[in-house]
Amino acid sequence: MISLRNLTKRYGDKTVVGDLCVEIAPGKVTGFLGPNGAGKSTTMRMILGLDRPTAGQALIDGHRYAELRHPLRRVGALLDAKAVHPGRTPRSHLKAMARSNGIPVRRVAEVLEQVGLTEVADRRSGKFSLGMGQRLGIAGALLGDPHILMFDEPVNGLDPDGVRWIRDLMRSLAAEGRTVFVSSHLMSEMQATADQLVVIGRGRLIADAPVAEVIERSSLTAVRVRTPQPAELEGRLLAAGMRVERPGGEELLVTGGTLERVGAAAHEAGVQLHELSPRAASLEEAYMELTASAVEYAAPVPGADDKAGV
Ligand SMILES: Nc1ncnc2c1ncn2[C@@H]1O[C@H](COP(=O)(O)OP(=O)(O)OP(=O)(O)O)[C@@H](O)[C@H]1O
Repeated sequence: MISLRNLTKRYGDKTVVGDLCVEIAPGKVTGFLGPNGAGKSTTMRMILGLDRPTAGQALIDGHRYAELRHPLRRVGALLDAKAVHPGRTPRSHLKAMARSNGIPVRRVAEVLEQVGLTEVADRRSGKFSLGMGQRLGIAGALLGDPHILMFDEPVNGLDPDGVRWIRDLMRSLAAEGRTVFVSSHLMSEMQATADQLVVIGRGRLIADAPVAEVIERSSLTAVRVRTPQPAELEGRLLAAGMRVERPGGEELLVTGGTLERVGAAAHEAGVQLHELSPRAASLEEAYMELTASAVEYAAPVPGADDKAGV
């Protein structure tokens, strides 16, 4: 369990992380999302004792990182895959880590196997591809067999095979009852991997909810209906307080109502239906909506200027 209690970090008069209160529970993959500069890495660094909170606390099973006797056995992290000296081999790097943390050296061969680096275990890591570097970083995180794992952008630069491998790894770590906390900008990946989401913007908590709930709450989650009598049905739905869009033809997109309510309204109006189906927002759509006002480094929308004068 990771507990953030009023966690705050200020640089000068800029609040980079502000009063975060979150519990990151075991047995789940918790996705950590937020626009560039939202404070995700700073939060992770504070959990790992690499940055000092200005106020509040980040606790690992109730203790500050600095208080842990063998930290790598409690929490494993991949923050920066480039953190390995290029002259070192995966085996020598992991052995040194194991020795300085009281971890049995036999774990080195086990984690090398687990991440698929056994064959290159004795090559210098300086020539490694980005994906191999990520795998080595993950081997380091797994070395102490910790109950808590944190990954900052683990799929960055990986090919589809690597992305899938990381997804399966995170799911299996959570299934073993571990706490898995992972930041990412890839929404489709998070939708496929995470159970729970913590979303921050400008250092503040925006959402802490199951993935399904974040999607459900999106105004873009709708009911799709097709009927040969769209005008009649639209009138009935509007009267019942739902919102209706008419993309054209027989189709209606209804928000603010459930499948059951839309079906009942059609039945009461004596309207024939050709389709009644849920249209779930994607996590990307729900996320964009949630963070719309918290984007710090927004680029102008291409073409937006041209329209301004029209
Ligand atoms: N040492 C520092 N001194 C001053 N400002 C800092 C320092 N470290 C981070 N910041 C600022 O804190 C803010 C949050 O940065 P952080 O790297 O935590 O965001 P992030 O959510 O991880 O972003 P990204 O998704 O781009 O990696 C940024 O505005 C950054 O410029």
